[in-house]
Amino acid sequence: MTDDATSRAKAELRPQLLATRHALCAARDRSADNHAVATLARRLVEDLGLAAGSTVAAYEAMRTEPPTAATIDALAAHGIRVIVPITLPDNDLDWCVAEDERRMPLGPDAISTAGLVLVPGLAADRSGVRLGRGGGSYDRALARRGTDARVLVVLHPGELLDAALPADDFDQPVDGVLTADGVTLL
Ligand SMILES: Nc1nc2c(c(=O)[nH]1)N(C=O)[C@@H](CNc1ccc(C(=O)N[C@@H](CCC(=O)O)C(=O)O)cc1)CN2
Ligand SMILES: Nc1ncnc2c1ncn2[C@@H]1O[C@H](COP(=O)(O)OP(=O)(O)OP(=O)(O)O)[C@@H](O)[C@H]1O
Repeated sequence: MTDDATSRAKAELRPQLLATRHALCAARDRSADNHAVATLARRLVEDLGLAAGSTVAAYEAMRTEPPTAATIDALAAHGIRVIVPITLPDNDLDWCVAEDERRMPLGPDAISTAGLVLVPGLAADRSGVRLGRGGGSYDRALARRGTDARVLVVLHPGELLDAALPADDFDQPVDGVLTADGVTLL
């Protein structure tokens, strides 16, 4: 059940976090971040023992999100099958292979094959609560992940908050945060 006070608190926070993100983003070197995130993601994949042929779920970053293009390219170059979301009309997520120009939908359950799931978000707190854009897309998609999947939210440095974020029962916690500055497991 969605608690009204919690969803109001989330709705109030989103524009504040987006404003902070715009300011943070303007001060970042996007090209350097693109490569730093890719290097960290590759190391993570190695540490998790995900060999060529393994699947990683990622996403194509929007303008003010930390860049993920180099990550997708680097993982694909190492033989990882990178899948990215296709948003369905009800905000649930289907998936396609990032390199597939035809974007053939693999079905919402494709996330269950991923050993690592990189998710977008506006912020996370130290207990792994993540605040997204409010569609509940990843709450639904992450419920279908495999039991061994590691879930990391990709954020700008400074978006891992010490203050607790509001959380609903259906919120899927993340295992850690990946920023251009490093990986923090929670
Ligand atoms: N890159 C990315 N892909 C994603 C998500 C996400 O958060 N980031 N989603 C997570 O659930 C789903 C799509 N949900 C979305 C919900 C809202 C907006 C949105 O408000 N977009 C702004 C542009 C903001 C910007 O450029 O930073 C807009 O359209 O005005 C976009 C996607 C699946 N794919
Ligand atoms: N398992 C689910 N099935 C259907 N709807 C869900 C489910 N989980 C969450 N929702 C709906 O999604 C909406 C938004 O949830 P929430 O505010 O937590 O989004 P978010 O995690 O910030 O966004 P996103 O996951 O898209 O980045 C809520 O109205 C909630 O009812």
